[in-house]
Amino acid sequence: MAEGSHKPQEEPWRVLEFYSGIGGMRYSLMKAGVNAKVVEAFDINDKANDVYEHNFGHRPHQGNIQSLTAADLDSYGAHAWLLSPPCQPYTRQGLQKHSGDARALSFLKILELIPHTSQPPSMLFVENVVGFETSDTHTEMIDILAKTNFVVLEFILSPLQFGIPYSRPRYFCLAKRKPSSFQNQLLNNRLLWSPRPLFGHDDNTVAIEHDQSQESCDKLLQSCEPVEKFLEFENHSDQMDTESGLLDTTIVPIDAYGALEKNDDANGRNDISLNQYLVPLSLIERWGSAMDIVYPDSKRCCCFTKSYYRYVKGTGSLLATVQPKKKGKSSSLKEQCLRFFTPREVANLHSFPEDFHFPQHISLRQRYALLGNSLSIAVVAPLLRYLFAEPSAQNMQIFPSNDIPIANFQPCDEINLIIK
Ligand SMILES: C[S@@+](CC[C@H](N)C(=O)[O-])C[C@H]1O[C@@H](n2cnc3c(N)ncnc32)[C@H](O)[C@@H]1O
Repeated sequence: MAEGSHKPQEEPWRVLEFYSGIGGMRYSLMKAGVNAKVVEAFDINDKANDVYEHNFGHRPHQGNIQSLTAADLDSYGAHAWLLSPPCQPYTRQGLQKHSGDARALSFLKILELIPHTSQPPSMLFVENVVGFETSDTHTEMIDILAKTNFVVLEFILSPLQFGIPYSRPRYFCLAKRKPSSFQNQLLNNRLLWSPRPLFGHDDNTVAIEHDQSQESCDKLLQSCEPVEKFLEFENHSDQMDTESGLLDTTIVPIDAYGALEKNDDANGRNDISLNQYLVPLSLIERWGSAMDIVYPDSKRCCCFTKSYYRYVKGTGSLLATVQPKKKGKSSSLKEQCLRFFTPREVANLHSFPEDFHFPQHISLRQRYALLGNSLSIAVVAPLLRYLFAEPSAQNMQIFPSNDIPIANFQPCDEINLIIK
């Protein structure tokens, strides 16, 4: 296998973004402050590509990643490949056919091209669901990476460990091709449940097992911001029409996260109705017992999946807009006036920047589906920063970012727990 392309120090890293979706990886790279340039993105979904183009001014290469050749990949002269392949082959809801699932094929195919490229990447980053790490696709991936001279470092992390009140545990693989290496080589080939090394805690004491005790869980949640910091609208409990259970009103957007996009205002007015986000009473009657309900002062909400808004069971939390005296299901759910989180609020919990927008023609359901497929920038950015850092720190330039200060965030020290 060829040596791959070297880059002069001052040049940006050239990056390929596979399965680019709405650009979560690219935003994470920007947030990480790495001197990098996405030279091409690839996705088969035209709606995802519309959103990507709307925000980055570049339309990803639209087509099946499986049809790319080693020569195609060589033509980009890329140093790093970022990949977030489809997760259905490995989810509990899926049939768990792993590499037997057609959706896993393109991922293995692209990895199998590495030894056939004349300029193989020096770094690789893979994101997937928890469960991937025990799949046969994972076994094949590790096998290919070992044969092509990569050292790997794996993590399972959730935004909760970064102060975000959002439970979305995900699997991550960082890989560097020798002679490149990670800052702490003692962590090579380990799977970690703690973000400690990302914040300079290279003390080799990071736990491999995850701590599921109630005490750790409580400590972790206490370190998170309340859900209300991520909301687009203030609660107006006095405005509920108790007869219908609907908020028959217009709601004022919260300044911090800006107004809804214009197309959400169906009447072209500046006032925006929240009614489209209210959970119908019929659904509450039928599925109330299975719903995950949170309050503005909650320190946690459940993972939003691509089926959020289409189904209420197991697809993400619902927000109580009227806080009862006694929280929870012992109080009438109908009177708590439940609503869905808006797409902007889901984007906030995914730590997307304020200037991320959907083009007008993307429907509400499509927005939720695209966001549900995306990733947590609060988690991926520090992982990418760690991946691109050389032990000598010579090849990395840090640019200050002006929103959530990842570098300053102190993770909960002993806490390496993942809440489902
Ligand atoms: C888990 S999502 C990744 C989302 C992305 N990281 C983001 O931030 O939105 C997987 C993406 O891969 C795309 N995809 C799945 N199979 C593909 C294939 N064979 N070729 C190209 N794109 C594919 C899907 O359209 C979807 O956008």
